[in-house]
Amino acid sequence: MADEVILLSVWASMFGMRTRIALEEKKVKYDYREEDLWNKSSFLLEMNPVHKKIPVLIHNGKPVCESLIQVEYIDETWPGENPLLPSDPYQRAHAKFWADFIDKKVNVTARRIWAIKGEEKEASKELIEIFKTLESELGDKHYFGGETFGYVDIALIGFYSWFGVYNKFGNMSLESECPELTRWAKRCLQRESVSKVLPESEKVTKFIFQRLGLE
Ligand SMILES: N[C@@H](CCC(=O)N[C@@H](CSO)C(=O)NCC(=O)O)C(=O)O
Repeated sequence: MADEVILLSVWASMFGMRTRIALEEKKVKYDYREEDLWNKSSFLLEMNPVHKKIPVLIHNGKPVCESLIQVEYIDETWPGENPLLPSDPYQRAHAKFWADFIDKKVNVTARRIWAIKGEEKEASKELIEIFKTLESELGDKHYFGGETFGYVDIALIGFYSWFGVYNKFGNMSLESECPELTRWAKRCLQRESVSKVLPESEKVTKFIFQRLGLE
């Protein structure tokens, strides 16, 4: 029987983008279903009763929750094309460290720029520092894992589509503050798996302005 793969997500979610990019990298056919987080479907609530969040990957009826876990699951389940995680245990641990750093630091800080009034300035400074830490980890490598696009790149790249939001609310230019990271993001966007999934920055910005009643 052919695999049934369903992905519940939201087009603007940097977490959902991770799973979509991984599926595209592996050339896995999947049924994409857009969720409305202000009116969650019963299917989402059934498939992710603990967190009630997207993305949720449902493979032959079995839900896999949490985007980084989904990326690893996809890598293990469809091992043929484009390995996403290193096979060497130490390199694997190193990749997971940086994906964990991204999960612990980036969204929680970036969100404060646009979602919490009065925190824009402080949070913007902190986000730039976080991105500079990632720039030094990247160094002169093409991708975080070296020559091949992989797990840490997938963990981070979705946030690039939100740079417009962070710049607007933080009154800054992340592209100028973090030129190496910007060059890396544009390199990732040359991959079809990324260009097919990442929304235009302007579309995300318009979406947030509408959600916040600013236009
Ligand atoms: N650690 C998780 C985060 C998912 C998440 O925050 N999803 C958000 C939308 S994206 O910001 C979500 O589903 N929010 C709905 C809610 O909080 O009720 C992951 O990596 O999958």
